[in-house]
Amino acid sequence: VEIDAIDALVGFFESLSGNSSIPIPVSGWNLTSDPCEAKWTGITCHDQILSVKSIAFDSFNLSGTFNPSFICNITSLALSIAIISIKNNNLHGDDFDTIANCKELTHLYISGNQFVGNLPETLSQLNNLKRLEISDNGFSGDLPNLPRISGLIEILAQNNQFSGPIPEFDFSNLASFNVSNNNFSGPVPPGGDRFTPSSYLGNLGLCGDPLPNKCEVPGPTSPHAAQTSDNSKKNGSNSTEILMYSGYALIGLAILLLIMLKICKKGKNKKEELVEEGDDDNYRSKDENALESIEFKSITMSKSEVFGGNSIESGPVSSSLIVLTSPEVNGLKFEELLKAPAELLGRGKHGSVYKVKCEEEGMTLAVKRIKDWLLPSDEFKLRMKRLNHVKHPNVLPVVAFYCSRQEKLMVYEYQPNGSLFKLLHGMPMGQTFDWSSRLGVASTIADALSFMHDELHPDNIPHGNLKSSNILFNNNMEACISEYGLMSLNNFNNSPIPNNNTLQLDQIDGFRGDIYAFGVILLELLTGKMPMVENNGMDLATWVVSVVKEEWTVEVFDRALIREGASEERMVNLLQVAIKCVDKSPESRLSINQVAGMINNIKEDDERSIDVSESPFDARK
Ligand SMILES: Nc1ncnc2c1ncn2[C@@H]1O[C@H](COP(=O)(O)OP(=O)(O)OP(=O)(O)O)[C@@H](O)[C@H]1O
Repeated sequence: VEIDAIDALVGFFESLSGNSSIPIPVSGWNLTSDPCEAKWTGITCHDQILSVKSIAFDSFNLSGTFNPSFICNITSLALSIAIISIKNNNLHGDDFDTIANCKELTHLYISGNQFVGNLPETLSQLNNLKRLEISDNGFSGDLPNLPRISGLIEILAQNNQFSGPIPEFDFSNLASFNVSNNNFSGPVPPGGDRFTPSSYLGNLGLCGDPLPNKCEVPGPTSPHAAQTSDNSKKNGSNSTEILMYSGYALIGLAILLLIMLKICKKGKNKKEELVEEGDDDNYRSKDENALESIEFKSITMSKSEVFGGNSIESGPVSSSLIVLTSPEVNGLKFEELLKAPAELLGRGKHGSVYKVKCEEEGMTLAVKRIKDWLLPSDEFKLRMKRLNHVKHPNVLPVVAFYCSRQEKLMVYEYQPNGSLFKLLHGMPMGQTFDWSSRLGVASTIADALSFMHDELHPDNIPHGNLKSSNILFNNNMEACISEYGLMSLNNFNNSPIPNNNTLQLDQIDGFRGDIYAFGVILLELLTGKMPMVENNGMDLATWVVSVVKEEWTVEVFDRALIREGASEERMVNLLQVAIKCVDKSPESRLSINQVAGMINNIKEDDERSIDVSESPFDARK
């Protein structure tokens, strides 16, 4: 590390520690040693180039001033520091303008200090910022224009004095968001209802979903309010519809309980079979009547009223819930499930997912509630039946499903290790997802998809909604495809494929659509960027293709991979596969078998050249 940088770091630290009389246990931080070689307390360096990567002094009882100009005005530091974390101290400071020079910052954690005043507008120039934690301070005024930072995945700004409107974030890209206990006012921006009310509570002037208080009908002079009115018209949030949606919510809850009961009961059977097998027509007509009576009664019905004294064992006429029994659901008890709260895991474009934990059996389920499904119930049931017969260890099976005109519910085993999306875009500070693990995920998913395409091509069932949030890690940290076959593209109104296309064309497009989606996943693995993040106004695939055309190939790779020393040749090989998958013309895309073969070759090359005994996820601090 250069001498002027060392000088600046020492000045920065002296400013942080102020006149603290409390001895701070640190080593280094003097002009006579190198921060990387002498491993100064709180400093982490980039492995190969030995430059400062992170400065972390959480809970060090520091009571001086945070003055970023010390470090951000020194070019070598500004170009290497990715993480600043000084949470839970007693630091002051109200002049952060120069933070904008630290352009490589990905994580800025300054929560739990004594900061006051406005956040500078220059903060929004930190184009690489992923996580911003500024909660529990005394910040006031408007939030800067943070939505212009396309890669932001976390904003924690609760317990401050911020005021004005909440900026219009692209909430679909945010994994965490909290602005509770401030003085924000006006409507929660569109998409903000992706988060629960706890992200917004404690702001007296805030209104609209997900908060219980609706926004008032606007006066003609208020453009912001007029927009709210438009939105509320668009979203249909008049009082009748609110009542209607509340009704749906109650019905949904009743059905969720119903599903859980059926799984518990059915779990006692050891056989692996479809309950509905045998007398399908009889089953359907009686069941749907039974279900309708459930749906149109109120949630206050007792358990016995819901099931009419029938247990699942008494035959398929008890309800139209279909349990695909498997060893995993044996031994489940309904009482346990009833006690277990259903926690909302997330809301996607096509529905919501709930987590339900059965403590006694150590079993946790994920229930997906699908909305806007245009596939007729009969076809849906046939599809489930077909999917149940195609098993691959890296494709999550459906444990049970429920289907009526109004509702489609799918039950999966809960996967505890998160999704590929979270691993790539929401990793805790200091953790990396190394090259060989990324290549492993790519090859596992390609093999599993190739198997499913081979098996299900005659039935015209592609995945239909492949994306990194639908790649989940199981207990063994193996990647698994989730939601296979639930959402063929032509089942939705917003399908890019016109519904009047010939079956053949749909079939081609559905499977070729999966290839495109898989190409995007490869690009996420290679670039570390989110698929929908705009890069100079382009989606990920368009951006990568444009950069590669300009022969700046190396520019697209995740800097973590470059720093790790991953083979550029193999990254370029994988990039070429990805680019062939995202070709705009479906006919020019590779088949999944070709893709899987090419990825496996790259993986074999890679394995020959490295020590494969290393752990899959390398946590470096
Ligand atoms: N079986 C499961 N175990 C654990 N987490 C799950 C499971 N299924 C889904 N999830 C997680 O629940 C969240 C919501 O899932 P959901 O499928 O609704 O969202 P999405 O994939 O973003 O959108 P959509 O599929 O509706 O387009 C995601 O973070 C997803 O990773």
